[in-house]
Amino acid sequence: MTIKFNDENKEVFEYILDNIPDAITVVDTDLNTVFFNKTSEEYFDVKKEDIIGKDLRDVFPSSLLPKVIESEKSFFDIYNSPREKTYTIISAIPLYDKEGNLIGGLSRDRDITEYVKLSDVLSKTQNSLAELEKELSATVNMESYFSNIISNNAEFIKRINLCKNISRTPMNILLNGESGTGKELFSKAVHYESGRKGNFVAVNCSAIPEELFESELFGYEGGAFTGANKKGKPGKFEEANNGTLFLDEIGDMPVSLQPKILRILEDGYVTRIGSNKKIEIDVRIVSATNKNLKEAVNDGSFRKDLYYRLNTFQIGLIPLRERKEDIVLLANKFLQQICMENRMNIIEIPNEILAIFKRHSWEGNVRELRNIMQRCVLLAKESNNEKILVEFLPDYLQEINIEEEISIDYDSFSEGIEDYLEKIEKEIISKTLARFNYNKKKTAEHLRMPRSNLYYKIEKYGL
Ligand SMILES: Nc1ncnc2c1ncn2[C@@H]1O[C@H](COP(=O)(O)OP(=O)(O)OP(=O)(O)O)[C@@H](O)[C@H]1O
Repeated sequence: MTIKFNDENKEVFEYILDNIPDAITVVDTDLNTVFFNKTSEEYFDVKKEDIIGKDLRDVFPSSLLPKVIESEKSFFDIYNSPREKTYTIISAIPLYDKEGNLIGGLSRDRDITEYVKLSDVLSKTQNSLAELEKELSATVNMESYFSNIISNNAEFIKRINLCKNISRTPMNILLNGESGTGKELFSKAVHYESGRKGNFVAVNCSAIPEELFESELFGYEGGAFTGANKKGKPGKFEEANNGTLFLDEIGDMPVSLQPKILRILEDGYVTRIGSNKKIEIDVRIVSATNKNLKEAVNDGSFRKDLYYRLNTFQIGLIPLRERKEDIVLLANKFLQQICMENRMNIIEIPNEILAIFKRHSWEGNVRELRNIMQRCVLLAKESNNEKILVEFLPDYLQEINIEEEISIDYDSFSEGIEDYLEKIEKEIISKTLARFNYNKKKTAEHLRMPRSNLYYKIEKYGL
């Protein structure tokens, strides 16, 4: 059977297909190549005129299309490396005419070279980081990992201690909490407290393209990707053998992969893509989510059996706004750390800034607080000033109105309204002066009063 393009449509079709970023190849039932787009020419380094009308197998002996024609089956997302250092994912489908007769096959290759390269760089960096952490753990008392997690909140302290106590058991732990509440910090503390000899390996499930999940987690054998990485690559499960695998954003794990993860956990071995060899593994899983996984189980986007397997023990990390006593504690800890790193000596955080911090809702939790402290110290360094000023804060924090905090005691108006208003005025001017580091121009502008009036009030109130 042959496929013929209608002459009128041919140019339009060719134009469209030449301008999509995927490589498209079409064959007829005799495996003669009837279409080969521009992207295919670039991917495979084969000119259209050298392949059109020819048997596809002469140019691509291991193409999927002969299988498609023979079996009339579709194939989706198969890994391929058409030439060195180039990786693609192929899907191939049979083509039928209106009567349902097979007329040929179409294959589509999508370039994932950049993903593969990036994921290689990422895993190399993660490996060096794990090595550094290992070296560090040999010299530093690993108790310090849990002592890195500080809090003044009674309920949170209880949870930190609970987590420390179950670290030494083989139980899988599910950490639940908003972004920046310390899920990764807890998972590392669990690993180092557990005394497990292997590596701590972190995987962010929301950052891996779905097509790469299997090769990332299970690894691949040399043959699965001919080309650059001839030796193949171990997956994260293997890297974490005898250690801890931290599955961050577990709620974003593709549903299709969930049964495979469950099987590995139940059977205790993993098989690399392109291999039949079973590799025994002993991995403790700490997973984390900021979603309600129970709801995901109910709506079918997360498998119940995997949920119960991962959730042997669940710990909820409390958002910063619900443990306000930790704001000042953590802000001071970060001030010390960041000052040390930058050889600065900032002794304190002004009260106005702490008042702003206490009023803020900290959607980004502890990470947001750390970033703000970093910004303040760096701006202080830049201005050659060992003081943190309100103007160093981002606008959204500067806009928080702390003046409202002045509390009016309506029961004790003994002094009369005029005196009372003066007291309030004095307090507002004094706080605003401190906020702008006693810069009178900025204070007058902020309070929208003439500068001469501000001088007069400063004099009057002895500020
Ligand atoms: N209680 C704490 N004491 C000291 N530092 C903390 C605490 N909680 C979090 N941090 C610090 O806050 C930052 C964010 O923490 P981490 O990356 O563990 O959060 P996360 O919940 O994993 O965030 P995400 O969900 O966005 O990945 C890190 O620098 C961490 O060291």
